[in-house]
Amino acid sequence: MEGDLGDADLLNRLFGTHAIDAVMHFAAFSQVGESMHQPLKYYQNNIAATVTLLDAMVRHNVKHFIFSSTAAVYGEPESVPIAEEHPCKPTNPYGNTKLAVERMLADCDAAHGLTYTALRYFNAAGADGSGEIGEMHDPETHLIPIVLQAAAGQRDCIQVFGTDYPTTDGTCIRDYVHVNDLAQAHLLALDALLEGAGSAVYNLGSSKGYSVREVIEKAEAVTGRNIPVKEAPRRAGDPAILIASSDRIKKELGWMSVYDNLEAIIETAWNWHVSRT
Ligand SMILES: O=c1ccn([C@@H]2O[C@H](COP(=O)(O)OP(=O)(O)O[C@H]3O[C@H](CO)[C@H](O)[C@H](O)[C@H]3O)[C@@H](O)[C@H]2O)c(=O)[nH]1
Repeated sequence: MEGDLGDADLLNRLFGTHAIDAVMHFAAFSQVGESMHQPLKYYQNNIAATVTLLDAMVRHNVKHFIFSSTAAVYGEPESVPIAEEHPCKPTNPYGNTKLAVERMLADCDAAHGLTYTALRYFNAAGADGSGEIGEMHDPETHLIPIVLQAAAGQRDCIQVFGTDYPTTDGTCIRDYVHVNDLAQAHLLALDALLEGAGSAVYNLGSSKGYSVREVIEKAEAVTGRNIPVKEAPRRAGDPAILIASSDRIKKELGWMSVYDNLEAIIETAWNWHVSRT
């Protein structure tokens, strides 16, 4: 379900006239930097609108919910890889709003028996192999699309936000997971809920970390283009390192990532990018 979740009348009509077993929730603002400057936009969309959605679900007896959560719920990790038991201390409004919804879901389960799966995405990336679905935001703020725009000559350079982090090369490390692997996890989660599994929280990542500089190097190798870099100050709200342990979802739902290296992920994104220009 996408779009404006704040429309209670629309939701009531939808749930009232269809037999709906479960809702997959993708609608969210998800830009860490933006959330630091416009927190209320995030609280309005990610929390207030989700209250409206859950309220309609409870009133119409829709019993299952799959939630797009985020690695941003953890904040700066105490250790990596991060397992689901790791304390949640978000460092930005985006993570705060997603964690609030996870807690709201736990309360709705206890009170109304609404079972849910919260999928904590690490860095979603790549494009579908068909070349028809890819990543594009307006304005674009995510690393891989911006790097590819720079490779394609649509930007002068890529700005590297922070070169003094306590990492091997001073830039932030992230765990990139292909969008099709994320989609597969949703289907597994849906099957499990429909078969009666209880509520669960799962990380979704590749368990491999790449620095911003490594992403740029790999993009240069995949595209065969030079990518100009400009060093810039840190972006507020960014943890230094986020790497997932996805052992729980592998063990409990049999999830596997098909795209298990960053070159393959960037290649799908580049093919999509080229096909659109
Ligand atoms: O022009 C840019 C853009 C990004 N970065 C850096 O690249 C890394 C990745 O940044 P993205 O904006 O691509 O992704 P985030 O890590 O901020 O956010 C992603 O991971 C989050 C978890 O922390 C959420 O899941 C969120 O939805 C998802 O986009 C960060 O260190 C960021 O500072 C740059 O150096 N230059």
